Amino acid sequence: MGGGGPAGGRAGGRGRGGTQGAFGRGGVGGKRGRKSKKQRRQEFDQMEAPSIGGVRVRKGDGQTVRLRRGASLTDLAEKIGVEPASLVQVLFHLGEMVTATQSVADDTLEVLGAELDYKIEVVSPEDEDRELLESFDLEFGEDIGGEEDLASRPPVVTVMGHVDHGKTKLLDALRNSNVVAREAGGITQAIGAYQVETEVDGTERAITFIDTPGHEAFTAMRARGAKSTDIAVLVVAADDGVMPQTIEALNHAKAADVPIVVAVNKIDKETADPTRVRGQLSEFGLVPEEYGGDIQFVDVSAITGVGLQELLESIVLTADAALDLRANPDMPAQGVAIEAHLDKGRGPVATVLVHRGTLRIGDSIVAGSAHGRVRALINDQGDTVDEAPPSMPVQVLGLTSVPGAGDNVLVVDDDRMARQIADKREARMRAAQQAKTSRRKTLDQLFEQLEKGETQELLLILKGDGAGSVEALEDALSKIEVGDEVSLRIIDRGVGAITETNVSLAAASKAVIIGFNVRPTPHATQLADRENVDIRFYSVIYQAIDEIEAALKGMLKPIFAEEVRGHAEIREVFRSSKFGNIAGCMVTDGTIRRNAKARLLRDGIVIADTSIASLRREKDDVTEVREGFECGLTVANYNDIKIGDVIETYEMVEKERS
Ligand SMILES: Nc1nc2c(ncn2[C@@H]2O[C@H](COP(=O)(O)OP(=O)(O)OP(=O)(O)O)[C@@H](O)[C@H]2O)c(=O)[nH]1
Repeated sequence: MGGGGPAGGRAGGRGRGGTQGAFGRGGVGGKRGRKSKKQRRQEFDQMEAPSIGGVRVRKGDGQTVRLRRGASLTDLAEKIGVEPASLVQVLFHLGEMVTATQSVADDTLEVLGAELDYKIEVVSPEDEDRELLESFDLEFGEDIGGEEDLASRPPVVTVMGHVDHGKTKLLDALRNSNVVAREAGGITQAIGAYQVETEVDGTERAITFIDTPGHEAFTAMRARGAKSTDIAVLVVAADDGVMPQTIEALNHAKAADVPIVVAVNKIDKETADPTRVRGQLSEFGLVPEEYGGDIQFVDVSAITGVGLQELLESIVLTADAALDLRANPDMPAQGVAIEAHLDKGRGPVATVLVHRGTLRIGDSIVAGSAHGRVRALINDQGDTVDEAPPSMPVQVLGLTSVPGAGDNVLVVDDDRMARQIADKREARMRAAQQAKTSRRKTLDQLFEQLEKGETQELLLILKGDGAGSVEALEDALSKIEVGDEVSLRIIDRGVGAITETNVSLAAASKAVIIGFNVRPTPHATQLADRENVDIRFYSVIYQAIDEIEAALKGMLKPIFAEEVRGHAEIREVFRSSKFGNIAGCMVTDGTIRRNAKARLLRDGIVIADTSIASLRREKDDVTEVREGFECGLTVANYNDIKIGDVIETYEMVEKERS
């Protein structure tokens, strides 16, 4: 490694404050040699300049140039030894306006390359990682080995569903129903995943549950190419029926092409209507077997335990019918880190789900950009074990740092190799991060240009509550079709609360911020007010799509928009047998009214969309509490409130929109 460094660092180093270093050190592509500036200028003068709007740029002769996905014109310029500014101009004449440091779409790079007689090869992070492993003679992939090496393995199940429909309770109930586990006498540990054994048709069968409720983990892993779920259990509360997140979970599972088993939960409740759930889901293509479809619906109660055995059976049957779950147990282990943290006493601890091979104590492993040697393996019972076969989750001790959730885990030849791979990944991550931050600063320049050019473009910044929802939203937005005059571009995206940085970017770029199940921080709200930044909130993808499509088509009708009325911070939580959890609050701004629509925010993420069910000052029921006063309140249909949560009330008001 290393040879091309100095030359790379110098090209195009005029003015732009040295952002090139990030990509400068990669030896990939671009064999430019070490020519002096003078030599290059001479060559340039002799060269034919492309007749694109009169911009003179040195042409290639069909060489291949490899660029990381999301590369900028500066990156390309550096590889081919030209000034970034000239590429900006060429691209301008090809009808695209971007700045030198902005990330450019794959196909734009390709078109530009073709114009300049280079063959551009865009390398995705996944490809890059594959190549890295290949350079060590490693391969991370599906069931490596011949047919004869494969042995059957338990299905891996993720439980998904709408907030409060009982995912956590159900997972707990399933874990406790596991007689085998209890007889073994171990204390069941929360390690992020566990195995349950059940008897189906006289044989003992194991099922692995990933114990991270919510589809974020699921989708985060999928986004990183780690297929860790074989079957999705969709939990729907029988009293509540299908809700927005039910549909989202369903779409996530469908997108991942994972078979679904529906658990109709809470059937112990008087108001339970499992038939309605079946009807509702049929409309979304999940037709129950009893209606002639191919989806197993099981009525369960996580509280009474009814139906749990049937649910386990349905999972096994679905796995047997739809999937060929086999893996080679006799190879160096591969898997994925589903959870990882730093333990005070034990150091980095990662829960690894073994996909194939067998993980053993003493193995040298690399997990994302962490590495180490397996010092101890702990199973879901809290017992130390010597090895973990396919589909078995284990806690791994011995890593030198904490890997990310979704990182792939591989056993390699020795510690040295593990460290080398980890170091390379680390360097790559740093480079990508650096490139991202340096790019952000110059976006405002781009938008000035855009304004002058009067481009009809709607720019968006997406923030969501999970990588999955952001991805889904982006995906859906990219499919909106509107004529040629207007277009839509997503200039930034991310997970978590809307921050000041998001708002400043939106202000600089005249972009609209889309918050999907997330809220702005108080500072971000202030800044947005000051800078007149439009932030729109959605909790249903289709609504977001409809509105943005309407905006693009310029047919925005007056619609109901929400207006925030006030915020209250939960300072204390009182438990009451009659009312459930009561929030002791301080109204921090505006007013809180009884029956108002309300959102429960935790770290800026919308945990529940509900309403104020009751409101008290001292001992009296009141209709309204103003800023600066304390109150006690309960929210409808949501009990899991915590100190520090913020309650935001709002109203839907009819608005004229331009
Ligand atoms: N009656 C009844 N209540 C249930 C059942 N399952 C869950 N609940 C209750 O429903 C509420 C929500 O259950 P959770 O397991 O926390 O739901 P969840 O889907 O994990 O919720 P989030 O983690 O907040 O998304 C709790 O108060 C549970 O006690 C059930 O089968 N019957």
